[in-house]
Amino acid sequence: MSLVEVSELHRVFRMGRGAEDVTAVNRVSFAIEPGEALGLVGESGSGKSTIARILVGLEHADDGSAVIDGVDRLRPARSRAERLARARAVQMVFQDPNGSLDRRLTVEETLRRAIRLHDRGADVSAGALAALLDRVRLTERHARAKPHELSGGQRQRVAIARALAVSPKLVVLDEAVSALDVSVQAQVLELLAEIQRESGVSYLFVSHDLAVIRELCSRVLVLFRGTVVEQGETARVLSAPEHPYSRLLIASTPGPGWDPERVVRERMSFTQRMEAVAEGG
Ligand SMILES: Nc1ncnc2c1ncn2[C@@H]1O[C@H](COP(=O)(O)OP(=O)(O)OP(=O)(O)O)[C@@H](O)[C@H]1O
Repeated sequence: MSLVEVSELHRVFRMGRGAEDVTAVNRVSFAIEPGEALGLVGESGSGKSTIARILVGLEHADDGSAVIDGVDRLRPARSRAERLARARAVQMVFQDPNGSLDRRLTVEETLRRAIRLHDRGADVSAGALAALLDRVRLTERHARAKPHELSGGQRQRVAIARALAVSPKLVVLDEAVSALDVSVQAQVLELLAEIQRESGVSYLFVSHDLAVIRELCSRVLVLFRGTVVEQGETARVLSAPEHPYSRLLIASTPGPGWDPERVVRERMSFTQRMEAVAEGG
């Protein structure tokens, strides 16, 4: 059985006051196997974050199903214990660790709190914390620091350590390296790959950036306006994309022979075609 089974997931934001409703997630289905990293790619507004937020319970769905490790995540949790068990199974890392880390706490206190929240009797000895920090290549010096005393890459490592602290089955990473500069991005991606090899954790890796997805994810799902237009092995999607939107995303990624003007022209013609299809033309 897959670790994650999402089927026909659907979410519409009702805008009210005569404004058009937004179908953020349109009948989306996918699976993630244990130890697999699935990439979710699409441009801004394509519904990536909404899917991620539904899986971790920060957003509800209107229809469909999402089963993670045998638990129906769309059914409300019945107790605090059940809520905590769900949070333990699926952890999330956000784009901005400034917003998600408590600025008053040292790294050590942040990690200790995360562990104790889920298991009051857990081992939070200095040795256990050092081992956790070591997994994200941070040291005792970092343990005593507060978030503002760390670099962006170090803060993101703390957020990853906090997610790993409770031994989740799935980590949902929402644009987790997007705010980092390219060399730091590469280090954090390498770290995530290493953690995955060692622990067998699964990732749902949300990014607008195909180059980043290629580094970490064996499979990718391409989203356009809430709809999955293509999914498959990352290498295949990148080398032989089947859908025009996937081709456009690939063409939009800077690289050798990249022609921004051509991308703008193709995007305009693609958007016009998709709108004609949506309107039944
Ligand atoms: N709480 C909300 N209320 C109304 N509309 C929303 C809400 N959250 C998201 N949307 C809309 O749903 C669509 C999908 O948004 P979502 O944030 O999931 O996309 P995304 O691909 O993650 O984009 P980004 O990368 O910019 O975060 C967008 O049109 C967005 O405006």
